[in-house]
Amino acid sequence: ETGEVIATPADNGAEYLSPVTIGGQQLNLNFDTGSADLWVFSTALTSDEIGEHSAYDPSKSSTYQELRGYTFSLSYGDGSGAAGTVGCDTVDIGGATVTRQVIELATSVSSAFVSDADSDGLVGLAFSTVNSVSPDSQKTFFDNIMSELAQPVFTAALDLDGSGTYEFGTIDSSKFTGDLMFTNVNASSGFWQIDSNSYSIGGRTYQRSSATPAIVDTGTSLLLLDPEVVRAYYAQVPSAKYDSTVGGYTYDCSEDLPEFAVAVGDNYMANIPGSGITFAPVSSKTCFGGIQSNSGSDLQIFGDVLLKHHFVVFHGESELLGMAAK
Ligand SMILES: Cc1cc(CN)n(C)n1
Repeated sequence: ETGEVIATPADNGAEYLSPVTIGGQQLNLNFDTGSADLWVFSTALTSDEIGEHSAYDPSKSSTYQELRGYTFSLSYGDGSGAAGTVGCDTVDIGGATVTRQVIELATSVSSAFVSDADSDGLVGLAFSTVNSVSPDSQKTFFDNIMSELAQPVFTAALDLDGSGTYEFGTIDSSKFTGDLMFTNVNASSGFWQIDSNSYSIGGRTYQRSSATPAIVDTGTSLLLLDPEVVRAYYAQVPSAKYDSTVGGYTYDCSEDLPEFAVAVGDNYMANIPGSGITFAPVSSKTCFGGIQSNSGSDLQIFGDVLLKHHFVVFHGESELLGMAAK
C-alpha cells in the first residue's frame, strides 16, 4: 500500500496543508513530525470558533466510534493548543487507509487555530510515545499503517511553489537529486531526533563541541538553533539586530544574505541558499530571519525554512532519517 498527498503552503510557507478524508469528510491538515496526535476541528466547537474551517461531524460518519472516557489535551512550542474528546474512524491519506485510526475531536482550540483558517487540525507523525490521549496513549497514523506499506517510510518534499508532497510507503527517486544520506534517529525523545555537530556560513564550516541535538519538525516554520550559531550567522549580516518587539533577528530586506547549512548526522550538510533565509517582511524595508534562537532549550528544531530545500525520508522501522538535495 502507498499514499500521496499534495502539501500546499499557507501563510508564505509558515505551514503546509494536505487533504485527509476521515469517515468520508475531507479536511486540510498540517502534517507535523514534531507531535503525535491526529486532531481535527469538530462540530462540538462553537460556530465562532469554527468560522471558515472544515469541522468533522461524527454524527455524519457511519464508521465513527466514540472512545468513551478518553480525552486529549495538547500544547505546542508556539503556545497554541487544543483539547477535546477521542474516537476512531477510517482515515485516508492519498489512498493509504487506516480503518480504525484514533482521531481526536477538538472541543476547545487556542485563538491561533481559530484565526488560522487554513488548518483544520494536525496529523502527528512523531513517535506514538508522545501521544497525549488519556487514560492511555494511542498510535499515530504512520504507526498503524507501517506494516501495510510497501516500505515502512514516509517522505516530505515541501516546496513554496505548491508542488510539494507527503508520500507514504515509497521513496520516489524522481523527487531528489544525488545520494540519499541516512543518519541514526534517537527515538527515545519521541521525536525524529538527530545529532548536528557542525554548521557553515557562506561556505565556511565550523565544528561544534557541545551542540544540542536537533529534531526534524515539519510542523515548525522556522529553523530554531542554539544561540551561539544564530549569533554567528547574523554577525555576518551588517544590518542584523535582535529586535525584542518582534521577538527575533531582523535586517534590511536589501541585504545579500550568506548561505547557511547545518549538519544532519555525520554525512549530510543541509543548506539554505541566502535567498531562502528570509521568513517574512516586518515592515516596508525590514525582514524577519528564518534562522532564530531556540532560547537555549535542550533541542534545536529543524523546521520548514530548512526542510523545503530538501527531500526528507522518515524510516519508521529502522529509525533512520534520510536527506537529499532536490
Ligand atoms: C501547531 C504547532 C505544531 C508545532 C510543531 N510541532 N508547532 C510549533 N505549532
